[in-house]
Amino acid sequence: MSSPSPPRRRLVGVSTKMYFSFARTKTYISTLLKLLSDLPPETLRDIDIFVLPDHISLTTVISQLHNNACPVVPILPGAQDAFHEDAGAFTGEVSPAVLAEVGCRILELGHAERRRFFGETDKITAKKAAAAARNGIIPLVCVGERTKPPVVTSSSQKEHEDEEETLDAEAALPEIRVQVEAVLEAVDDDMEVILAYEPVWAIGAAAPASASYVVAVAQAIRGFECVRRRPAGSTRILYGGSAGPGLFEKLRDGVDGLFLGRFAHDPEQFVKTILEIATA
Ligand SMILES: O=C[C@H](O)COP(=O)(O)O
Repeated sequence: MSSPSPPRRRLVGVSTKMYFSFARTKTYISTLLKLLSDLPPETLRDIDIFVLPDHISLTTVISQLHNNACPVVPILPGAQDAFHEDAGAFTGEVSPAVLAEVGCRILELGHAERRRFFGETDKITAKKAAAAARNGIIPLVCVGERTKPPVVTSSSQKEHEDEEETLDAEAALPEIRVQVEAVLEAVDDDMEVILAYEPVWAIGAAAPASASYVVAVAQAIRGFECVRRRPAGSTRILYGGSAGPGLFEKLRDGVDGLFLGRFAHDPEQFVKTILEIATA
């Protein structure tokens, strides 16, 4: 009889995208550290927290985290993008090797905004994920369908009908499967990968995608052969797209945590969300 898989650690983080000034990022991090250090020490024992500031602010954020007087709050610093080569004549690009050198632990890749504004493809994203992994940085790869799927009323999802609309998860899976397979082919199975499921139509929206839909898609991603063959605990799945306080409890059957944007801009709201995930 095989022993049960160890539980995956919960995970929650924020990308500040390009919203904050340098000064605001510094204030944000010090406020966050203060709020977290006021919590009972055991509260954050079983959760990983990450922050992804802009590239210019990253080393300052890393110093703030290292100099934090309260070591009870280990926050992983990360970057929002990097190039797929480590060094060379690539003017203006950011080296994943340099990111690793300064203490970057997580590298976000393939965000919908990178795909949309900078033409990044699955192939480019996969090469960047491989570059992160070979430099010892955890790739956090954003995947998600561009178009909102049609509303359905399948019997398996009927219990949610009175709460929120039920979307056809099956319709989104082919697009997501291609994105996930491209990345996991490029990264060794024994390297940790974080998949952030972010339906593109739910990013920057007023509200997240419906909970039953997110859980169905996340469970389907976990069932992909390229995910199942990886060692237990090495592939965590987050939900992102207008995520904030009050959401994780509804998604906990599908995801390991949340990836926040705007609704973490207020550090108190971010800490509220962290606590919900840590204690759910
Ligand atoms: O990186 C975070 C996601 O794109 C979500 O952003 P949002 O919560 O502002 O929609």
